[in-house]
Amino acid sequence: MAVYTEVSVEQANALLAQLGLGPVLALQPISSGIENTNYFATTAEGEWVLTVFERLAHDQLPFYLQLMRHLARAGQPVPEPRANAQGELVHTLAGKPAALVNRLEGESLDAPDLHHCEQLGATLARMHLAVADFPLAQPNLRGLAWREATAPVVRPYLDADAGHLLDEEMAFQAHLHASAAYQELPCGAVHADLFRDNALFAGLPGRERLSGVFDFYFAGTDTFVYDLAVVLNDWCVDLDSGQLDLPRAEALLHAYSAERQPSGNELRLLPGLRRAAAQRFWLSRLADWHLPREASLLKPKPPLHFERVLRDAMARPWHPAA
Ligand SMILES: Nc1ncnc2c1ncn2[C@@H]1O[C@H](COP(=O)(O)OP(=O)(O)OP(=O)(O)O)[C@@H](O)[C@H]1O
Ligand SMILES: N[C@@H](CCO)C(=O)O
Repeated sequence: MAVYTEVSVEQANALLAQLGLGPVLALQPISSGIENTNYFATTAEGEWVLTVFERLAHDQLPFYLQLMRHLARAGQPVPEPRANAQGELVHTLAGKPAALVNRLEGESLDAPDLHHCEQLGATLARMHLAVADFPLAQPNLRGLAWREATAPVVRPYLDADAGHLLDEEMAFQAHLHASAAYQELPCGAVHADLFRDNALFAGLPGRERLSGVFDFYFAGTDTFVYDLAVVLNDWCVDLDSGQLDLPRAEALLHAYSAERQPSGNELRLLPGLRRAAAQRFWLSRLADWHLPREASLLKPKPPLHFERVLRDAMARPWHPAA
């Protein structure tokens, strides 16, 4: 369980009162997640998720919370942050920034099938369309600059073969990001971490509907095709081998394209962006694995998986037809 900050009922009640909500009837720490402290809170008004931010500072949060509110109000299945009487979305708990959002129903899926990938692809495209009038911008804090800074920190923990792979990929990504084709890619505020554990599905087994997507705390302004690559690398990759599962990838992209048709340039650069996305999570998992922060109980995710996703994306690039 990644509970970095213990929250008492008294502390939760004080915050809920500021948000116009009654006292907590139940407060339950959430075991999954590795970035923030999360609790489910029940009040007479409903079910909520209380997040205490462990890495992000107060002034970084308005971008994420306003993006969630923008998407929720545009009809997207995204939790809406609750404001206080002053209209602020960022609150304080135990001296740290905190937020309260409505709890979505359903469960995340360990093994999404074609039907789930289609729903996620369509929702991703609609979110990309819905940010056209979102006024805030913030760089992706796990973008190329972060990767270039992190690679030398984790490289000493790699064997010679993996170290060589990392060097080769850094050079490739620098070249890709400097290209004219990359510079022309359409951008916007994207989730940038929309893994299968950041979406919930509700309904009867085999007929589940996507009830929502959450955990926008790695969102940033980046290319839409990078966001699509992050999603393909998780929803459509075989977790045992790290290989792309073509039927799922094709189903997801087809559903995405029915809502928002990617340009020829976006499709041409998708293989390189899949490598960028694989490298981003390889690096963050390496950092969490070798340089862990203190926590009550922390389950870092294995970095090797994304090394294999990267190797597969290099060895068997998927070039979808326009
Ligand atoms: N709005 C919500 N509705 C329902 N459940 C939620 C909601 N937000 C979070 N959760 C639950 O809390 C868990 C942890 O949330 P989240 O993934 O945001 O944590 P995190 O520490 O930021 O995680 P990560 O490691 O994925 O970055 C989720 O797996 C989900 O079960
Ligand atoms: N989705 C990430 C964790 C949060 O960034 C991973 O699976 O490594």
